[in-house]
Amino acid sequence: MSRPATLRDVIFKRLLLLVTGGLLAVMAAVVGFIVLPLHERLTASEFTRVADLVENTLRETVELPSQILPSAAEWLAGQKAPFDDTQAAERYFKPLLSHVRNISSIVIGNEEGRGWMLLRLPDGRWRSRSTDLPGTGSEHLIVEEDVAGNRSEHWQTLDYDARSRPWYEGAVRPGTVRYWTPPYTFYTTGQPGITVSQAVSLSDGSQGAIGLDILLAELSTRTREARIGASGSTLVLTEGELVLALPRRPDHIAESDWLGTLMLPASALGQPSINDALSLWRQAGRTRFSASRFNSEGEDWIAAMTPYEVGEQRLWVLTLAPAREFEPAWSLIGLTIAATLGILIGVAAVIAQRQARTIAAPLEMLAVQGKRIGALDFSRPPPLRTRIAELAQLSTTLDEMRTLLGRNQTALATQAGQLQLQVEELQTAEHRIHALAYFDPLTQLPNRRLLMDRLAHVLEAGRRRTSHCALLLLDLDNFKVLNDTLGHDHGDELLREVARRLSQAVRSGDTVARLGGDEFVVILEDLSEDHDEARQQVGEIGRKILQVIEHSYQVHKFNADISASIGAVLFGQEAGTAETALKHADMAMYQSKALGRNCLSFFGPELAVKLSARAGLEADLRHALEAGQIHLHYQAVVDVGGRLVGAEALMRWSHPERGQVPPAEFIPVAEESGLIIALGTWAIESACDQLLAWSATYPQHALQIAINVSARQFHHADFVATVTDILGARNIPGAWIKFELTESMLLEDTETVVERMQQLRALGIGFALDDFGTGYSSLSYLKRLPLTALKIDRSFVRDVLTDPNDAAIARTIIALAHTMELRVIAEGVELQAQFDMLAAAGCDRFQGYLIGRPEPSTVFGTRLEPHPPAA
Ligand SMILES: Nc1nc2c(ncn2[C@@H]2O[C@@H]3COP(=O)(O)O[C@H]4[C@@H](O)[C@H](n5cnc6c(=O)[nH]c(N)nc65)O[C@@H]4COP(=O)(O)O[C@H]3[C@H]2O)c(=O)[nH]1
Repeated sequence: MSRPATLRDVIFKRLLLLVTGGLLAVMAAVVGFIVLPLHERLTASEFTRVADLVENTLRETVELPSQILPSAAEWLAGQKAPFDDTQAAERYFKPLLSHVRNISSIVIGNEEGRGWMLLRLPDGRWRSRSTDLPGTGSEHLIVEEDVAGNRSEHWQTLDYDARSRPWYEGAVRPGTVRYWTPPYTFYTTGQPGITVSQAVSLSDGSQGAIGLDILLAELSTRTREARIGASGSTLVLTEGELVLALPRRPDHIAESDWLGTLMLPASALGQPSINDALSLWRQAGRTRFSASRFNSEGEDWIAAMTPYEVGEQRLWVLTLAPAREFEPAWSLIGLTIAATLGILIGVAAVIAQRQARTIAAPLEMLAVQGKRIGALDFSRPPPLRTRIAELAQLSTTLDEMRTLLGRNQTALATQAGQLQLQVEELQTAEHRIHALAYFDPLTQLPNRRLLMDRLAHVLEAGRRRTSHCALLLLDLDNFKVLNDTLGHDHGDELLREVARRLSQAVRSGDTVARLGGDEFVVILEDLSEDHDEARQQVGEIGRKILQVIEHSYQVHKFNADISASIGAVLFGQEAGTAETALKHADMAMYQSKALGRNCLSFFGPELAVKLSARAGLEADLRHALEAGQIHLHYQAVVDVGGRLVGAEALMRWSHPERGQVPPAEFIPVAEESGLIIALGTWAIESACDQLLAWSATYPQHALQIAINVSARQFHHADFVATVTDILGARNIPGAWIKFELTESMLLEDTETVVERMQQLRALGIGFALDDFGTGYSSLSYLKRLPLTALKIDRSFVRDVLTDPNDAAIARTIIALAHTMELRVIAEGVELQAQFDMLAAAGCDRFQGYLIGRPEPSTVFGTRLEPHPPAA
């Protein structure tokens, strides 16, 4: 790409172009409107000058005779005998003819045929002729006088009568003051001339006329000498186109021949240009024309035709010359114009240069300033001096911009610093987030997310390897009890120690992660290619882990003992997904728990069978609710006096093929699959609907129905809202229902649990802690929960009569509950003795086969009849 031109160059070039264009236009105008017309006019004036010259000569020639004529006529009129006393006439006229050279002769005549003529010959001799037609007839007396004054007379027979001469006839014509004859060849001299005459009343009473013969030979002298152009010429013609004054003689024509053309038609001159000029004149209607162009024999000519009036006669002055002799001197004009243009353009260039500098300099300065601003140089430059308002404005704007940008730059620098700090903070935060996202903050071990990631990676890599890998899932036994007993801080310390020991127990390449709570995972890689050997390796490592974990812990001066249950999954190339692996490990871990804890169980075919059975159950359960296979049974609850005070709603699944599926089987499946949310909601709705129906039918019974709520259901975010909506939709008081919660579900996220319970308590809903005594809840923890009742687990009730321990536990629970102002319900009461014993211990409510089995609502409804069967 070519570099853009500088402003200075652009202005200079444009100004120069403009001025040059202007100058050229001016020059063209000067040539077109001034030089050419001027030249035309000059040409025309040249022709006019020559015509004027000829006219002046003509005027000079005829003027004096025309002035002399009246006095000569007057003199003649005063003569007594004008024709007899020729001496007197000679005396009078000789000086006149001598002095006025172009008057060659004087003629007088009268009506009687008498006449007299005096002629001055070119050689200086005189001749007179007296005519007396009445007296001497055609005999005329001729008197000759030579230069010496010697006179001689003789008579000459001539056919001459003055009265028939044109000058006489014209003069005596009535009304004529003065008469000019047409030009003619003088009879006496043979030269062309013209006679001016006038009538005279003679003293003898006769009428006569006097004429002066004017020689026009002089005129030719003038016309032949006249110069027009280099080879132009002029001539005088009569109206009848006879040559009166000759043009310049061409060299090839002899003088005598040339003179011989006088008074001949102009064509006799043999000049085509003259002939063509006359044709032009004729075509123009024989009128005057000034310098006009015409073509003759292929050459351009210019001609002018000017009339000259001599009395009645009109003479024509023709002036002509080759046009080329009047062409403007183009080379000179061109040279002059070029020189002038050159000088003017030179001057314009200098001015344009200056103007370009004047205009561009401030802009260049501004451009430099702009560039400096662009380079973040905000130092103040020297002030810009310009008389151009816009530039001054631009400079001011630039100053303001510079100040503003300078300020912004400073602000930006500060902000950049702050931004840098923020970036660093963000990076730190990002690292922290990353650490939080992928690492467990308590133990610094990889968390669930990172574990799943690594596990997926290990499983993927395992497909390309022949060696085995294993996944070990550890769950600490009794950790919740320890945590509650020791306090959370110590619990955390315990977990950190477990993590440390675990990390030490395996190779550095193996992964140890914390899944959450008291669950840890170990991934073992590069185990033996042989399945049994690998299984053995896992067994050994598992035992080692169990040993290191079992080793007692010193926590805050206390010795704590802890064990773990481990579920192991061994996989080779056929490994499934990370989720499946973890699920299998979890199942194996529960197997270990079931086997009495502190041991390791492998996920094997028998567990896989269980798993598939469970999957089948889950699939059926998914459709059970809409298929109407789920319903509630109600188990009666009585007070110490045996009065029906409530019931527990227990879910039942009647499967068309499986038959009655026990809740202990399908409830855990529902919990794991999330189906418990829908089932649980349905149970609350169904129980409420039933309560509504019973309260309408049996208003005398104020029953409270206990509804089981699973952990997952209770922890669901919408639980409180759902319950509120169910009660609200049926306008049922919260006190009509009671939720049964298990100890384990209350251990997670205590804050939320308490808050949620309080919200439901505010609606009047009661809370019973189910299976009390089987868990490991600390009393301090229980105190925080807004419970309304404790349920003594069936296992204690069963042996309450036979096992003093269980009896003691039952009594303690009752005492404890009463201390906490909680109601106590004994479940699983099958024998009257159990009832009695518990009643004696202060138990408030009783539930069990002794009172009644869980029954369909219709059956249970009979208990509400006015005479219910005795409990
Ligand atoms: N041997 C014996 N057993 C007695 C006696 N009296 C009552 N039972 C049984 O004891 C269980 C009491 O329910 P649970 O402890 O809440 O234990 C319940 C409860 O945890 C759960 N469950 C039942 N229905 C629901 C429900 O609607 N929602 C939830 N989340 N869980 C439910 O399933 C568990 C088992 O329920 P069921 O099989 O109906 O078993 C019931 C009941 O039939 C007795 O005198 N002797």
